[in-house]
Amino acid sequence: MISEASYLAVKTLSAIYILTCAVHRFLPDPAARQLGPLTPYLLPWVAFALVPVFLYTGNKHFWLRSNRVYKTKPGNVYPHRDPILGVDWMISASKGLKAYNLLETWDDLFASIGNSFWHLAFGKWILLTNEPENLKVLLSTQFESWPIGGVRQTTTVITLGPHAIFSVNGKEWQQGRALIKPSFVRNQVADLECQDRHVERFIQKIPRDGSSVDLQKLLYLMTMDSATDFMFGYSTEMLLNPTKETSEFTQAFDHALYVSASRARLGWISYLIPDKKLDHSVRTCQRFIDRYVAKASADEKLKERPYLFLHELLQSGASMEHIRDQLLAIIIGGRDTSASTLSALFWTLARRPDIVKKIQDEIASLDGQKPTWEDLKSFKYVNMALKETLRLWAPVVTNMRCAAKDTVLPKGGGADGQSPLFVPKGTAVRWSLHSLHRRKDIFGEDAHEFRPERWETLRTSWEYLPFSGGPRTCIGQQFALTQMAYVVVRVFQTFETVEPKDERPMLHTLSTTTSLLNGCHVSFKAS
Ligand code: HEM
Repeated sequence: MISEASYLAVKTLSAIYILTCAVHRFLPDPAARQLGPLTPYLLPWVAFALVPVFLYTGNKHFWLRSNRVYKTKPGNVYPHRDPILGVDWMISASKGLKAYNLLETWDDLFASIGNSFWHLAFGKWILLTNEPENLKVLLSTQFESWPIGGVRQTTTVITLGPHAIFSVNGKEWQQGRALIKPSFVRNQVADLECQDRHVERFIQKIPRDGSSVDLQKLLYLMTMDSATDFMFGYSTEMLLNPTKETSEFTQAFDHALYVSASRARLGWISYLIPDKKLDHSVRTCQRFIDRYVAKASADEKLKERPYLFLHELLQSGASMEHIRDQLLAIIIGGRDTSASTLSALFWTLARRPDIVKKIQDEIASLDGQKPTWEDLKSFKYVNMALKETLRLWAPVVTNMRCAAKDTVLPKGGGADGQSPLFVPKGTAVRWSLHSLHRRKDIFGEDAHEFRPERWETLRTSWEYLPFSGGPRTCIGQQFALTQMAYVVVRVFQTFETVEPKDERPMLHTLSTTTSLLNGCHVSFKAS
């Protein structure tokens, strides 16, 4: 094993040689260039050949020194065929995205390499980790050292804008969160009037004659309507009144989110490739939001509500650009996540009448009455089914943070990955809930199965993170859980059975959040 001192010596000597050669070659005064007997040995081609030696030994020395100073061990590395740029990783990621099995590919890599490993993305090292202890450090105990950055930030800035809560850190993030938070106080979330309005419209759209419907499409419209109603006091009414303008916005928003998330997964270099369609989609979304704000702010009813996020934003004197960014963030937070979870749940229920029966038995106590907030909280099985859906198909399935300084993660070092791991400043760390939530050592041998009953006894903390954790934990969690439970209860009060109308397997599109590639084609029979 070559020692730290040897790497330091070779690095220093090659640096001295390269610098001396440069000085000798580029000094304007020929007399000053003469370095006595050394001059004949200063050969430019040797200096060029020493550049990679300097870079290699410098890197080796940096890692050996850091591991000594921070008392860490080197982590496992993806077996690259291209160990300089990691183009092989990018090709395999591209193939995974195209075949809709990227997350499964990562599951296999975690199983074969270890729960944390390094890989290259166009010359930059990225750490993939699956360790609850690391996520606790990233999201909570060392929150300040792990801001949103790198390609994760670039993605949100392109699609949602530079001021969106998902794009910012520090003071700007604190102010943004403080402005949103009062919307989610208990009495506002527990007020089911808003939910009821949109859920009933959604149920009305489901055919009663047993014909097939793509529930996912309806769910995205419903969650958009209810999130905008709840947060801004002015519903987009996409379910009731789908217009050309709203469908243009939906398509543009989905396209922008998908393209920028794919680019983030492929690496920083993909952002250098211009994409006119992406730019056009972003502009379409901006125009839609600007028109929406103009209409909403002219609505007198807005002023009657006790706390309205949009009202507060307008009152605060924020610029139009700032308001637009916050609104787009709330739309992605409130629309895509809940719609994605409910689509995966109904897809599954259509194939699991046993679970539907248990839900129906539980909600029978309502005797057809609409549930209250307290009823929803008391339905243990409905909530376990939602929890299980969020375990297997968490909509924010991958995420990342960037090290703000040289730092250490508790796990990932050494061949067994159990020792602390050094992470240099600027490094991106990414995780996949698809893999973490399927770890057999945490969730049992049946971790791949949909079994809500596991939550009767299972207690988790940093092993289960559909809503993330720490200071940036999802602010809409209670709103989402209430809404989703309300949908499930009202659907099964209205319909007796749900059946699949699509033979294809469940595949997910990986955008900023996940959605079902082929939709959720099912049919219902009324009670
Ligand atoms: C099933 C439903 C939901 C899931 C799984 C979910 C998941 C998440 C996750 C994982 C984060 C952390 C993102 C990060 O730090 O990078 C987050 C943040 C956030 N979510 Fe949700 N979310 C859901 C519903 C909602 C709803 C309904 C709203 C609002 C109407 C909402 C608003 C937000 C906001 C504003 C943040 C940013 C918090 C911050 O950065 O301080 N979410 N959500």
